Amino acid sequence: MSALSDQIPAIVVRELSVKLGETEALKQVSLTIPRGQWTALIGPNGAGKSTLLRAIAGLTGQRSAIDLLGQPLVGMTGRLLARQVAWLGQNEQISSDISVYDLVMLGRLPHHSWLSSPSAPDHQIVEQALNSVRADQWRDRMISELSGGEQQRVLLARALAVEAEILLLDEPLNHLDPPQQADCLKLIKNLTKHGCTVLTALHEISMALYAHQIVIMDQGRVLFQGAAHDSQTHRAIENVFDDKIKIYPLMDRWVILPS
Ligand SMILES: Nc1ncnc2c1ncn2[C@@H]1O[C@H](COP(=O)(O)OP(=O)(O)OP(=O)(O)O)[C@@H](O)[C@H]1O
Repeated sequence: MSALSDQIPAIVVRELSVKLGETEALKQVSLTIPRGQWTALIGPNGAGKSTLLRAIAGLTGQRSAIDLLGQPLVGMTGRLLARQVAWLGQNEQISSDISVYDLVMLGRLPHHSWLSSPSAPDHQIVEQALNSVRADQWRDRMISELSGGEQQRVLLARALAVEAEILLLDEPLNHLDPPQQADCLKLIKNLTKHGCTVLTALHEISMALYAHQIVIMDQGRVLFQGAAHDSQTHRAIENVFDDKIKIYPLMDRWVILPS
């Protein structure tokens, strides 16, 4: 990234409203997500976190309120969008008759011309993606034969294989055991060091506090945005959860306990 492109935010959302059935899932949401950082969306169930991620991925139809990397989402071709934004959905349903390797290779689709075979670099990128989530040993297994946490790691590998500049991860720690959660956080941090912008929805507040910044949502609105290490952010988090949790400093990090 050049110094100039560095100044362009990764994501800009302007007064975005999304209605799902009778529910106003997002109400006039405005937000700027800086480039090359990890931002964690947190908030109670039903706050609108997944809907916001889906809207940014171009999946809800309300594209005119969103810019990605300085370009309006509206009018962006599907192919360009699929190269710029990689997506890991919450509780994704996967077809049972696909191998782990082939599933991760699907992440390379936006880079292929119609019906072309994967190239040597595509295979190399898939290998790297499998290695980075330690899923290479399952490469020949069918995805349906893996546990929930193992499937989650493979889906993360598919998102990594896109090599997109923006990574949208909806509850990426779902089903992962504590060491795998720690590895996932390291991976996210490492991606940002290489210029990637990562936006996650997370329920694990103690993990979310490792992000660069936090966006707090409730009832379809953004209530607060601030640095993860800032005590004001911590108070806003406690507030949105009705002060039923409390954030305490521990060494140079924080722990979250029921209050
Ligand atoms: N397909 C749908 N049809 C109607 N309403 C929906 C639909 N999907 C979500 N909603 C509603 O939209 C609101 C926002 O849902 P969303 O999934 O974005 O919340 P969330 O913050 O991701 O929640 P969670 O933490 O439980 O995953 C909720 O009130 C939800 O009930």
